Amino acid sequence: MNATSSRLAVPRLDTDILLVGLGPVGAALANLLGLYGVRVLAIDKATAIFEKPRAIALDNEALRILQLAGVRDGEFETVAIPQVQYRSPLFGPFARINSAGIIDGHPALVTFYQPELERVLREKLAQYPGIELRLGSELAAFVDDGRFIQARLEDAVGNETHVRARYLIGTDGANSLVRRTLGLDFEGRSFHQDWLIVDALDVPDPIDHVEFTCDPRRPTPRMVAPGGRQRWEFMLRPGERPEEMERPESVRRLLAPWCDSERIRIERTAVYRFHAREARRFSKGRCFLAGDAAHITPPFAGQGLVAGLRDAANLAWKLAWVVQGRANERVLDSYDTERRPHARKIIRLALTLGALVMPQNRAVAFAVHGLMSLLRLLPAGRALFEDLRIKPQNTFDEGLFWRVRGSDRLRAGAMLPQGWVRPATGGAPILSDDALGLQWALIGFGVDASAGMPAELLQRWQAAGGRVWQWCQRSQAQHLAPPAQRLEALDEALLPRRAPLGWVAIVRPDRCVLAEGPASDAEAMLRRALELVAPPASSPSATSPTPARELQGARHAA
Ligand SMILES: O=C(O)CCc1cccc(O)c1
Repeated sequence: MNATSSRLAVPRLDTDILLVGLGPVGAALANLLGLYGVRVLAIDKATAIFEKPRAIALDNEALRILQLAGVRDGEFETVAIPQVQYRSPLFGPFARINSAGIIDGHPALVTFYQPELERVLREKLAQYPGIELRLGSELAAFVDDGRFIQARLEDAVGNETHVRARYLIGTDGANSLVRRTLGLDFEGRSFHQDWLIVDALDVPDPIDHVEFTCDPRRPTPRMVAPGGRQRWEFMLRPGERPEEMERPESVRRLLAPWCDSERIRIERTAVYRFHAREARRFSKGRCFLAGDAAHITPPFAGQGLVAGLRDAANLAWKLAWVVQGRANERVLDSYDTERRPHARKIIRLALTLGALVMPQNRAVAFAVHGLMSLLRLLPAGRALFEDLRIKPQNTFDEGLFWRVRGSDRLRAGAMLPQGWVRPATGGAPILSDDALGLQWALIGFGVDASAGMPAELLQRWQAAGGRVWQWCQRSQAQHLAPPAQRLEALDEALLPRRAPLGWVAIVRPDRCVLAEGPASDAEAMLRRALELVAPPASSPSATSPTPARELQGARHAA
């Protein structure tokens, strides 16, 4: 074969999205895109799931995003965490976060086993005809020519594939090749300490929560995890070499003050350094960064993977609507605008908690932990921590939404609370996100938001991927929309306080509230939403979408 014919023989692939990196964020994104009916080529240079200890915590927001991505309750094991405790060798317990309870239909905090979640997410991808996986394939090079991404992939034995994609997503981790190729700085700092992570089984006297022993000589977080596991994280001291410390005898020595370490089984270990960094931008041209490729945080807030899943939910529907010609490309700009400031707040929170967990020396520990102990005596100081008020709300300051002064019940730019509802068509109670399905929603609370609206406007709404819902009080009798549009509230997540009778909201597919106001404003709101999102009528990119599942509400209704 001569050089020309061998070049001709390189296979070529056309896709909507080239997704580079199939860790948990990449796999969640691929599932969301699959649900929306988008064609994705997902590659990962590894052939198998990474089995070393990594992320361990998810919060209610992350669980809700996994719900959106089609992961059902119980498909992977979680352990609800009732509290996070901070202890000082000098002062004893000096702070506590109350993480018990349910928020938006999910436990406020759980631990999980990352390889299990990744397996579940990967298995689900098989159901989407538009998703193709290439494991053992690396991104060798790519260019953004302004209309397409042209990429060259290489497998382990040097076979090449050329790919033309409309967009590229880098979920390729902290060392992201996509980010580096785009020339986007990864700004922030790296810690110089090594941490040894140990997952152990058969631990006598396991704990049922998360506990930080904030000893400046050796800070040690410890927590319960699924499958009967307990995890410890030991900060290594200067001179302690990672390969030595990972040996079973060293691990048992470290564990000796905590349990009968001769009796336990050491399942797995890893040594990491922590980083607090964010990419200068989360997107450039037709390329997007998500997860650790875009931002990386120390684990002290348990928010690393959660932040990546927030990226996935924010980005997936925007790309889907654009590639299917139902939204203007400028919608994609809001990904960076919305996600980057919040990711930064999460990193700051983790750094603040890190200052409690790993004070630099005994004097700093005395001052910081002593101050925290005093703060705890004041109800306001205690509440700040205990009630999770230190956690930044997932509410955007700028982005794809608008706020009207004086009409701030649901807060546009924040997530719509989730509650339990019963579709008026019958069936068992379901979580409201499952009822609303994958589309945009115009929701009238106790009112038919579409009453009196011109048919032409409602048709445009439907064509843009929108539906109309009425969220009713149980047994409400007035102004009822047809049953197929009606949800009966089974709790007070929204009605009557958050969303009073007569209120309307326009909600994006990622459940962010685009706009809200009284029903009298509904028509004006809908027109403005369509202007903001929809492509010009003559859009050349408009294609009819081919959703994997019919994009209808009530997708889990019995
Ligand atoms: O250290 C880790 O890996 C996560 C610790 C954690 C888990 C849950 C909540 C939290 O604030 C920290």
